[in-house]
Amino acid sequence: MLRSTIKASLRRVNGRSFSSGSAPHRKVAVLGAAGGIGQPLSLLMKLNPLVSQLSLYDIAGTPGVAADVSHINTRSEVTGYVGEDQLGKALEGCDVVIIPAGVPRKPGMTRDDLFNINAGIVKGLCTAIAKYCPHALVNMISNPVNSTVPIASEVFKKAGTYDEKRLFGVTTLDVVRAKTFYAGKANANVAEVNVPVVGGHAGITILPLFSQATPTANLPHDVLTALTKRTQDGGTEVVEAKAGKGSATLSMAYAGALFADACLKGLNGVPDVVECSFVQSSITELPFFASKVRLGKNGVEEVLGLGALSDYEKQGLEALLPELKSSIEKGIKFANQS
Ligand SMILES: NC(=O)C1=CN([C@@H]2O[C@H](COP(=O)(O)OP(=O)(O)OC[C@H]3O[C@@H](n4cnc5c(N)ncnc54)[C@H](O)[C@@H]3O)[C@@H](O)[C@H]2O)C=CC1
Ligand SMILES: O=C([O-])CC(=O)C(=O)O
Repeated sequence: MLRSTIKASLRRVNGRSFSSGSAPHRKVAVLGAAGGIGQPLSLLMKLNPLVSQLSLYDIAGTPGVAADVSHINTRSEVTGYVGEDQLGKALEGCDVVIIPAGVPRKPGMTRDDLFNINAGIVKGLCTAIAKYCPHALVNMISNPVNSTVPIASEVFKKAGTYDEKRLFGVTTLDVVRAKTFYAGKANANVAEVNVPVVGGHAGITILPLFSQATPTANLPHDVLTALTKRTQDGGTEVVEAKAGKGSATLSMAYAGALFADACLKGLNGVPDVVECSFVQSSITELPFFASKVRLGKNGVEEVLGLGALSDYEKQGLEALLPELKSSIEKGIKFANQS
């Protein structure tokens, strides 16, 4: 009795503090919420005042994560779901679904080496999304992103729910890294730095466009090539530093929270929300490509072009197309075979 009174009055307090912003009801699910990315990402989404309901799903461990995160006195109500028979409830009514479910790399592996396990996981989760929340914006983090996004698109097509405006490969970590590394070399305030990163999310398919970086710094060519390589190898740098204990989790949770926040702002009608993401695209000959995307009330509002590229970036673009094409085709083939 006392507990329920306290809970109700807390809800009123929370309701008052957030109603001033009049943020609409938004349900967000994290699939893989008990993992290395999932836990800090769940924390960051709990801190986001645009979220009213936070649904944490995993095949194990979510009751503990949900109980823990739910004690934080912010707007959203948190519920943990565990095991496949609770997946439907976790997804029902979702506006945004973030997917960091799947195995991470160990030293010596490429992202494509994760395909055999993660492709099946993503396929299963997307089948459930098509059934329980077909209109949600899907933020795909699970690797290899260059293949898991095409897998998701095929699953949704088969289910008759595919909307290319609602499917995103999360490449925000590449942008976060490019900004950090550039700021270091350009001696710029990192908070003011912008660098678009296009292409895909693996090795040379990651193409940072430092020629468009702001503030401009006129860095010499050898510095730009080193920055490009470091951005492309950023994931591997973390995998090696963690020495068998996984890949980027904390910086990825930050990047995932940033991208989900941009999606929520777009849904809520905030103008001029632009982020790089791997989406269905016609700006190159490939069906999916990462570039700047304007987000709106239906997800992708506009896929923005590449802008002017330096000769070095043009070469990088030519070099990445065959690898990205084959990763996309591998995903499409998997989804249609199994
Ligand atoms: N897009 C990007 O920039 C990045 C992507 N990643 C990728 O994110 C994925 C997750 O990485 P970590 O969190 O470090 O791995 P992790 O192993 O720590 O966590 C993965 C979680 O997924 C859960 N899981 C497995 N199968 C599931 C299923 N069917 N349904 C729901 N949950 C399931 C596991 O129980 C585990 O809790 C990896 O594939 C990794 O390569 C990692 C960093 C950056
Ligand atoms: O490198 C990995 O395996 C994880 C990842 O995608 C990243 O950190 O960019």
